[in-house]
Amino acid sequence: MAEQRTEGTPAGEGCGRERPTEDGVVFGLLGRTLAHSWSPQIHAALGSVPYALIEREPEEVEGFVRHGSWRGLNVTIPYKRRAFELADEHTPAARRLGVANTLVRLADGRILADNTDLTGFAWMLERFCVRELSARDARSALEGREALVLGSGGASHAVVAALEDAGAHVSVISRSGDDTYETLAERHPDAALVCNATPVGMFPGCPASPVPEGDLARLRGLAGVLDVVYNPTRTGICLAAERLGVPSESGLAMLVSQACRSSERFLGREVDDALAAAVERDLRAQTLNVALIGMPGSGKTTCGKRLARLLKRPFVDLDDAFGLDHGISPAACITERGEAAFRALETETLSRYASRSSLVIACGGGVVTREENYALLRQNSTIVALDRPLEQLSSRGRPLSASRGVERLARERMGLYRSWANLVLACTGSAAGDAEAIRGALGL
Ligand SMILES: Nc1ncnc2c1ncn2[C@@H]1O[C@H](COP(=O)(O)OP(=O)(O)O)[C@@H](O)[C@H]1O
Ligand SMILES: O=C(O)C1=C[C@@H](OP(=O)(O)O)[C@@H](O)[C@H](O)C1
Ligand SMILES: [Mg+2]
Repeated sequence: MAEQRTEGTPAGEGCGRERPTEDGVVFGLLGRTLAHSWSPQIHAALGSVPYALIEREPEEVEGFVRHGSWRGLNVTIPYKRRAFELADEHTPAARRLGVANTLVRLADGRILADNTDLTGFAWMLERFCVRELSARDARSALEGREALVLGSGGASHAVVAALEDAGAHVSVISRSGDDTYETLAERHPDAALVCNATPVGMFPGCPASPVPEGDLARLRGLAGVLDVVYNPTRTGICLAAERLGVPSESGLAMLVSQACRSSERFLGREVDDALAAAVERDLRAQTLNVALIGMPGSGKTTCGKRLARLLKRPFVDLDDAFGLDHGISPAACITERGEAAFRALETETLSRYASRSSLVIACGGGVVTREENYALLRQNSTIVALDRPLEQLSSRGRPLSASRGVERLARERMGLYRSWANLVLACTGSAAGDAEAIRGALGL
């Protein structure tokens, strides 16, 4: 069927194949696949609402940007360049990078493009230098020092620009070209800061790191590690930095900060630092899992169910998940195949669930017996150890408690439970009381 054109409509506009007016969209995020975006939550807290997720195919972008009813848009991959091109005016940040993550409809109908990824990263960098490096500001921490930026894609340009503004000597590390990951440690032993601007380590591919820990360890002057990836809360490279005693931060602050700067453009008012900090704190609290560890029979499963109900979160019992994943219960697996075989499979199950967000997770009592399980939990969970008097622990259906004895297990493990935990809860005597106490202590 031939396309009908309304009288007076310029060619190519308002044609039948385009979505018509997009009525109802006021603010939103434009991209291709957006299911996992956290921007709606952030903008709800900032007041830039209603805020929609707007998934469009490449051929639909121009029509939507030019003729949609929107007042303000965030833009993500793969449309940041296109957004820049479709705008009539550009802020200095957008012009400098040639890509836009923010579009604003001006009063006269023209479109302004901004890049708040640059200002967002600059804000996170500034705060990191003050808080973690005890510097007056980013410039006093970085001027004349070497900073490495991993990756040469879209996010990399914003990171490089912010670091150059702070006076750092920036080298971009990429898979091809002169400066590769293979030669990083050899060529840049004095780098003070490493910033990941690749998607390596992003959920669900976590906790991978773009740089092996051994190479980070060879950077003699390394003072900090930053990541633009914000999910999980502690990415693989941040966990590696943590093990080396180097301060690190993943990209949640940048995500929130770029949203604040966009919201300011959308609504024509300032978002103060206190609101930005509150939004970041709430988002972190909502998205981190709560993982319960402790002796077998200490009440992880029982208390976890209660806590999940209290917090209105999904509950995962890793022993049950183990059964579903591997078709055998933990107890039967230990008895029939031995503990080592069980532990390997347990780590597989743990890694699938612990990378997710906003769960209450009850671990098996032996999760602390494998060092690698710590990073899996730490990446996106607040770890809570239940401390219940040994004489109250049940050994029923628990082959290790029965064969080795609870006292010996406690001697082997209590130190680990305590050192892995962000919070050690002396059990109150009831699972409901324990759940309430955890909620209170974590401020959830
Ligand atoms: N806070 C508590 N006070 C008293 N008994 C409890 C408490 N939490 C759990 N229980 C009981 O202790 C036993 C072990 O609890 P469970 O949740 O299976 O422990 P875990 O998952 O740590 O092995 C169960 O019989 C349960 O009913
Ligand atoms: O302590 C352990 O080594 C174990 C504890 C069990 O979980 P609970 O702590 O929930 O009993 C279960 O994972 C398995 O039998 C091994
Ligand atoms: Mg249990």
